[in-house]
Amino acid sequence: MATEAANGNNHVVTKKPPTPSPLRNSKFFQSNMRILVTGGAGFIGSHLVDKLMENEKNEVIVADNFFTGSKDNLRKWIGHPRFELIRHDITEPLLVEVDQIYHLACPASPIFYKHNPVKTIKTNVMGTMNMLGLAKRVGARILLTSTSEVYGDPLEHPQTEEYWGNVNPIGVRSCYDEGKRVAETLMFDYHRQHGIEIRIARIFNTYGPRMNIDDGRVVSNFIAQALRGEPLTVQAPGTQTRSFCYVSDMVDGLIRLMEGENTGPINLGNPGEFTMTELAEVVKELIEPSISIKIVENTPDDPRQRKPNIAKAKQLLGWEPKITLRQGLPLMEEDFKQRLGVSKKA
Ligand SMILES: NC(=O)c1ccc[n+]([C@@H]2O[C@H](COP(=O)([O-])OP(=O)(O)OC[C@H]3O[C@@H](n4cnc5c(N)ncnc54)[C@H](O)[C@@H]3O)[C@@H](O)[C@H]2O)c1
Ligand SMILES: O=c1ccn([C@@H]2O[C@H](COP(=O)(O)OP(=O)(O)O[C@H]3OC[C@@H](O)[C@H](O)[C@H]3O)[C@@H](O)[C@H]2O)c(=O)[nH]1
Repeated sequence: MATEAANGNNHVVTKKPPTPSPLRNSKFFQSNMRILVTGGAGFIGSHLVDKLMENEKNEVIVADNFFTGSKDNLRKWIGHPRFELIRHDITEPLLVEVDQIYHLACPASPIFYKHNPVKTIKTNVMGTMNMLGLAKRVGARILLTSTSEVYGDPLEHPQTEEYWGNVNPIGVRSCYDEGKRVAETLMFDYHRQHGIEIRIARIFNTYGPRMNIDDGRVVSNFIAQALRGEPLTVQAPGTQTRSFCYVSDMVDGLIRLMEGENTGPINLGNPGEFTMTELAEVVKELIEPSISIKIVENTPDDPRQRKPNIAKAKQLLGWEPKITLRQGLPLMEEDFKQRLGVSKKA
């Protein structure tokens, strides 16, 4: 099968995968698709696992080192005959026979990815090489969850996939944004050199139930603060913008990308754009009108604006987000209330 690289016309012939175990063709074999999800114990990964497990012909294997993820996110699947959970750090090689790899493993919240930057870049570079090595060995299709952070502090707005970005190579965010940029390069080099079937999603800020309560990202911070009766901490100047996508929309986009014919990179995100002050106002209005908003110091290299152009996702995947911020925030609020032990609204 021939596929077309995203930024050129070079056709790459994908090699035939090695012959699977003869048992895979036995009439007693129950699963059509064996899927590895790295980082499957995390926020997006665990929602993706839920969706993949709905298909009775899928077998799902999660590999996670539990740095920011948790077994709790997968508790309904532990012990299920079509599900396996492996404690594994992807900076080490992994040998499993699978047909598809959703490669998500990487801390995503700035406070966590900056906590141990050398480990973050190892996860992005060595981890992605290990997963590409696995894909090559077993002939699996691999999808990388890249990020809007590859656009850095963008000078083009909204961001299209053709924009090459404005990234500080030596800043405190570089372990993540440059790490993901190298991960994308590795994906395309393995595709061109070895014929691996690749998919790249550039994910814009995604939120929803199961985010860590102390994750540090803005939506989870504001909801937890509102429920705890603390001021909402808007980092200065508050005019910086983000676009927020609800997690079920994101999972739908990731599966469409994996199942479709395009390598990407493809932006997946909700084009609705909000300043952080506007976001705080919406959280205040929907969750706790009596709460105050406090301007606090920002961190270095914080991108000033971010909004996806999703024309490609619409055209190539037939995908666009369905859930608005005002619809998604209350769904997340209910989950946070349960976990914080705050009583439900009357
Ligand atoms: N949520 C977003 O807004 C967003 C935006 C852009 C890109 N992404 C990407 O999507 C993916 C998932 O993000 P998330 O929001 O679910 O984050 P998350 O932190 O909840 O999940 C990441 C998972 O990866 C695991 N992990 C981290 N390092 C690992 C390693 N070395 N070996 C094995 N497992 C490891 C963590 O334990 C966790 O379960 C990440 O690749 C992230 O870069 C997320
Ligand atoms: O309490 C807070 C936290 C954050 N912020 C602001 O909110 C904005 C968003 O910050 P977040 O920490 O949620 O996330 P960022 O947009 O910086 O990065 C995010 O988007 C791309 C993904 O790849 C990353 O994984 C994700 O964390 C920033 O401008 C930040 O300054 C606040 O105003 N208050």
